[in-house]
Amino acid sequence: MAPVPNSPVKVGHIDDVQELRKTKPRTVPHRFVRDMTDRPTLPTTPLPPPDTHMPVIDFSKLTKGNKDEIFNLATACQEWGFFQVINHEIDLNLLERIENLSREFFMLPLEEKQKYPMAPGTVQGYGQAFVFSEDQKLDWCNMFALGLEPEYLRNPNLWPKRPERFSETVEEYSREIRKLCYNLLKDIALGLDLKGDVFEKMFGVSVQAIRMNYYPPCSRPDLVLGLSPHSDGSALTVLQQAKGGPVGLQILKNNTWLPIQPIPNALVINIGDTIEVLTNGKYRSVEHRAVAHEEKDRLSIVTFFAPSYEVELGPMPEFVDENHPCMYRRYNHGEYSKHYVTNKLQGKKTLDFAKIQTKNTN
Ligand SMILES: COC(=O)C(/C=C/C1=C(C)CCCC1(C)C)=C/O[C@H]1C=C(C)C(=O)O1
Ligand SMILES: O=C(O)CCC(=O)C(=O)O
Ligand SMILES: [Fe+2]
Repeated sequence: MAPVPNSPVKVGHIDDVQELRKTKPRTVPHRFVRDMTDRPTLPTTPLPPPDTHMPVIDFSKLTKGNKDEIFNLATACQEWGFFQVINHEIDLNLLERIENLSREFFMLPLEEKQKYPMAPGTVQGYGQAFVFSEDQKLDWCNMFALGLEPEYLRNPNLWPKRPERFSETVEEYSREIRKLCYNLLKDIALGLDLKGDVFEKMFGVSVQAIRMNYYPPCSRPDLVLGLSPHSDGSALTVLQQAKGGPVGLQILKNNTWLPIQPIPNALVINIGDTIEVLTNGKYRSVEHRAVAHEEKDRLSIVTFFAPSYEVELGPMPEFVDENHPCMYRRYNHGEYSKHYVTNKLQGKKTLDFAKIQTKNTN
């Protein structure tokens, strides 16, 4: 096993949830058991009512410049911060390959996966990200993450040699997802009455990272969380949910956790903190989390797409006026990224970094 570099961050022993599951325990170790108020609401009915369905955007209509679909996209961003994209033009065979390879990676023996350790306090490699103390509750999830673009984010020691063709497939997949992100950002800009290339020009060489999340079954899904509530620090996030998995993603809508029913072959897109700041809160990065399932495992493949770390961000003048006072200060995205990855996932708390605190006049 590769040595884990010495780190000032003391996280204690972190059980590997897949190994824990192998012993089929009827109880869950204390570090995974959430406080009463944080425990999940698990879906009791198979499907949520139709008016609570996440919007579906037809990408093939967007590429034809269909104005109604751009309007639907704008509405989805403003009212949901999340949407599912169908007809996204990414080869379904590629989606299947990345899914199979990710699963094969997680099914490797622990010693093999631990050749690519996520050092405490870092976010790349195999392990649990966002753990910073011994008393922090742990997620019922194993993660494997890689920085992809720009080149300097890459740590070649963390790119797995097994399964075969893993790295090539991650590269191919990431090129396709990058194109999709640029296209969606163009249509998001048009829906905001901005020039189509405004975000591409502003972002410079965009940051891109991939994370595979594996949630094994859990004997007490009512006590644990697959992934803690958070908003994404990206501009856009693209989520692929592996076929045949249970419902796991939940988003916070009107103060209620809403389970999201996956649509086969669709990709889930969400607005991240960058777009919330740029639009001065018109589009919000919505809090979300994942829950575990008693019998089924679940796999998700997530791409984070963000501006270059050199870019200075702040609300665009188009979104600030006397009725919409400036809500966020200007800051450097590299600084935000450092802040994001050195704090535990805690709802939307990370964005306080940029919030202008309004005076309480009472
Ligand atoms: C929940 O969000 C994340 O885990 C996340 C992490 C991304 C990263 C990696 C997995 C490896 C390389 C670094 C990087 C921070 C990009 C979200 O990504 C967002 C958060 C920020 C900030 C960002 O730029 O992308
Ligand atoms: O697995 C999921 O559905 C959610 C993943 C997620 O939100 C993330 O990785 O940031
Ligand atoms: Fe997320």
